[in-house]
Amino acid sequence: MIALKIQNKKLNGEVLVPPSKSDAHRAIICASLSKGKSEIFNVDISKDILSTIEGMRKLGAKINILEDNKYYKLEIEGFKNNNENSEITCRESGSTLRFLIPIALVINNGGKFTGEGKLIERPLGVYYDIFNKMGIKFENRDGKLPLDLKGNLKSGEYCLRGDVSSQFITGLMFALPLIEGDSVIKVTTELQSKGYVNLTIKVLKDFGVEVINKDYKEFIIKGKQKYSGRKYFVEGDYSQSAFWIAGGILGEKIRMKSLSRDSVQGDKIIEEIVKDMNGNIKNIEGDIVVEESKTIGTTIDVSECPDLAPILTVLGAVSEGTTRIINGERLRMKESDRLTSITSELKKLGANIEEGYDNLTIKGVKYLNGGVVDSWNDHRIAMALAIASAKCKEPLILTGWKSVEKSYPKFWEDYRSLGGEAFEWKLGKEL
Ligand SMILES: O=C(O)C1=C[C@@H](OP(=O)(O)O)[C@@H](O)[C@H](O)C1
Ligand SMILES: C=C(OP(=O)(O)O)C(=O)O
Repeated sequence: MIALKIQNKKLNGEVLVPPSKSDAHRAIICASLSKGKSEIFNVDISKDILSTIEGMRKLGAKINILEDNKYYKLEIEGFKNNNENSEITCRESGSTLRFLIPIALVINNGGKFTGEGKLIERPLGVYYDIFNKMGIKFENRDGKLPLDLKGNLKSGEYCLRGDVSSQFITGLMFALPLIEGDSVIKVTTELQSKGYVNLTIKVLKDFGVEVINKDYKEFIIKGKQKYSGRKYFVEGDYSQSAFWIAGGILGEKIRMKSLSRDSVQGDKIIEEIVKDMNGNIKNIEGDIVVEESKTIGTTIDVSECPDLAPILTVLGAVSEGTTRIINGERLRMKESDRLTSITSELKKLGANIEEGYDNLTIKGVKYLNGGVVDSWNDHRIAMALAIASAKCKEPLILTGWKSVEKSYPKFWEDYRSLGGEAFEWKLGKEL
């Protein structure tokens, strides 16, 4: 098996943070639902984004992908083609699946949704409850993908849990404005991942669609609204910046470009968390600059920022004292069970982590060892382990490193540009 050998080197330099995956999913969908033409600038063609592009094409949008410096520009015309072939391949993208299901029920009377890897079994029950109430027919394989859907979404009252995934709420927010009557989404439990819902409402507004937020308990959505095409620039990704922020803390110095200072992305909280941990993080002329720091443990509630948990666990593992990751139950429903996967791999490197039902207790150590670790086919675990290598005494051998293509295909290129050394390695050779 070919793995990646990562030398235990400190990172240093400047990096252009990749475009936000969450912002791009939303802009592509809104542009595809618009009557006019749109141009979406600064898009990375990760596997997840490609799934949304292909899905929206199947639902009738015309989308051209053009190279534009390091990333891509998309030209989108909404509702251009006939949507005869309605099988939508989501690969491993939870966002694509949960965002496109309600849209397909509005513009295509349903369709077939397929997926790969962990996505096949990631929860969809919140939608199934709605389908049962609305008489929408659905068939799946023992609760797993593929999913066949037939029916129409109607306006009205939608009651759903807010503690499984915010992606169900986002999906409904794209579709409900398109139908005849008015609707209201009622959240029956405390909404988690609010930042992602804020981002949805912001992008909808940018494309001319209004959703009224009543304190995250109810969202009021008028029917028969129109999306208007526009030029849109995708902002830098705060979730991905977290890897370079940690890379700077465990390395020498990293300067990050292209992050919007007034972003509504929930993962912007990474700056506050790192400050709390005594990390040397500054904002210089709109860039984030992070320097090597001795961090201290703290308690981090990840219910609003689940994607930060793997890299924060790495930081905790080498910080002084105890770090607690709390309210992380939903981490078990991502590309891997992230509480178990990150604990298992960091423990192989000598970290001191105790896994609870919805939390991790991490007692910091000075250094980690090297050795063989696996990504569990999870991009965020692969990237977190790469960053951890700076604190390893020996090189790290990582299997499943290609999983980064899900969200950040240029991750290894950026890693090397910051002085990181990573090269293919036949497993079984001496370290
Ligand atoms: O809406 C989005 O873009 C996302 C929402 C989050 O999921 P949950 O709402 O399930 O936490 C996050 O984990 C995912 O990576 C992207
Ligand atoms: C969980 C993630 O994405 P999604 O839910 O869209 O698969 C992620 O990017 O970490």
